[in-house]
Amino acid sequence: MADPGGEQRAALLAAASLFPVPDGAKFSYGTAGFRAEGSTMAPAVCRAGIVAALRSVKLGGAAVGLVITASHNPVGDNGVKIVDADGGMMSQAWEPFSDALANAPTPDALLQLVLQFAKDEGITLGEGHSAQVLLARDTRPTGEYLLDVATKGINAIVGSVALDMGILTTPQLHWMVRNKNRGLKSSEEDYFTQITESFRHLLELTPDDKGGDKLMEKLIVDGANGIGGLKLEEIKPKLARLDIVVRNSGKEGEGILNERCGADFVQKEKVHPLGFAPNDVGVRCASFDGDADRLVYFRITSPSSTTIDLVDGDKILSLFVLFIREQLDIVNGKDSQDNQALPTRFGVVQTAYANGASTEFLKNLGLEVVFTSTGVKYLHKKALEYDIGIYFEANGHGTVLFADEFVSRLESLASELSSKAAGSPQHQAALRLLATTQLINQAVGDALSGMLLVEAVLQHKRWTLQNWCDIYTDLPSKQLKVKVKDRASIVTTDAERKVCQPSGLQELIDREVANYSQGRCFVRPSGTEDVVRVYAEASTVEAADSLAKSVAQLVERILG
Ligand SMILES: CC(=O)N[C@H]1[C@@H](OP(=O)(O)O)O[C@H](CO)[C@@H](O)[C@@H]1O
Ligand SMILES: [Mg+2]
Repeated sequence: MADPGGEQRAALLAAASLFPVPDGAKFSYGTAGFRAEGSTMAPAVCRAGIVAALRSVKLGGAAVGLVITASHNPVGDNGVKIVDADGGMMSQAWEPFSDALANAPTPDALLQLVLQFAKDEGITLGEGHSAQVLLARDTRPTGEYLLDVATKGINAIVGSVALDMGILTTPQLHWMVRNKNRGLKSSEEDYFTQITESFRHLLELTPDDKGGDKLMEKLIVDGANGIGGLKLEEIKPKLARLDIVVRNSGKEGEGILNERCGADFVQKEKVHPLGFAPNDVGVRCASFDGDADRLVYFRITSPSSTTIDLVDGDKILSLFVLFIREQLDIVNGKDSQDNQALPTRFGVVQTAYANGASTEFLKNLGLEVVFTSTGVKYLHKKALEYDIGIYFEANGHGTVLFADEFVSRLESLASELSSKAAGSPQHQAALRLLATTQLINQAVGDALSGMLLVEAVLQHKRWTLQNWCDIYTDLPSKQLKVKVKDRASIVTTDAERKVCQPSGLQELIDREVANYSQGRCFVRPSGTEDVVRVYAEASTVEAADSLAKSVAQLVERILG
């Protein structure tokens, strides 16, 4: 590779010198980017900027994204996620280089890493390329400073352009990158127009032979005191038929980001968020996480307690599966299996955290359910293998992917039906599927667009939250976190459902599980927090709690 020249070398050395890695600091790209206490993040963020710019150079100048956020973590944390040109998470093949660069101990070490990586990847540095990185941040106090740090990192790759898209939800930035690289409109206004218009269109396609209008019932949304609440307030006027009340909206002074609120808190603690009160009992509620890429629903069950009926990612996935399957059955004429109008390879992707009852429900529908490790990057990649791939983590990360080839077949069918059978049930079902491809954010899980698809499907089915809760009954489950010396000493396999290191631990877990009816338990190192996570489920709450506790004690005793 031609020497990149003095300007490029100097730019990299200068950036590395601006934000040196403190002795003892260790950054790991983890489940969803680099993440730590906000004031310590500058070195990793600067280097992530360099990686993002290199990624764009590698992809011939295609737009790449970089979001400054720490999602569901406490407000004092911050982090950085890199968005690949397809709108998904950065290719996993680039994570080892990202880790090495984030931990490069000296400016010269960083320079050598970049030069060697550029050579290995066939990247020509110096003049003559048009790398561009779209930037965004959430509402965290360290966000503005870290966005400037990221810009310095991006500009350390000579010729790169950093485009600040503002304060956005993480899925908005993913959507912008995906659309920009597909030559589609990609502003925030375009995003709002697409989701609100396709939502309205889906409502217009609701069969009017079903009584009642569930949409007019109030929906209370917990915005986690984050960016999702602010954006929902912004588009509320365009959602005329929804009676939405936003709590923890993110407005100045209303509350602290993710503090006893937000989808992660609600899903893990199974209690209602701050700001909700006894007179909200029985109302349909939704909760976003701090960067609005997670969604769960819930209902407060009693005026005298904080307990809730949780409708988690597994149930959101199941609702979408039922709706999409119904439309496919109508399009294909449920009885005629041969020469289907729209043959579809339909896949469902879960992780070990999926409640056993949800997996059983989906398999009983005759669906292919596959498992991957935790983390959107793994589920998303697997879902791309299908014509329609639906993935959700129990915590509310998830979306629906439609392959381009499938969408063009669907568009042709809809066009054919509009001339030969306009308004027929088959035509309506094809149009519903098309509207769904526009409403759901196919770049990444999106609390805003996901909530609108849930509301449209509930309206379509004229379902109450009770109907939705009743599709299956979760097995009681419990999650615990265990602080250990080195969480990386736990190595898992089989989509994190089994431990292969340290040896002997899995046998001890299996022995504990055998004591419980419908028992299941697994442990894995967190990729976002310095803990080992324990998940247990069993036939009763007491049993699930006891199984989780006994396995957590095992982990503490062996790795503590
Ligand atoms: C049990 C759990 O909720 N794990 C979360 C959490 O990852 P961990 O690696 O478990 O810390 O954060 C990830 C990023 O938000 C999310 O994808 C994942 O589902
Ligand atoms: Mg998040």
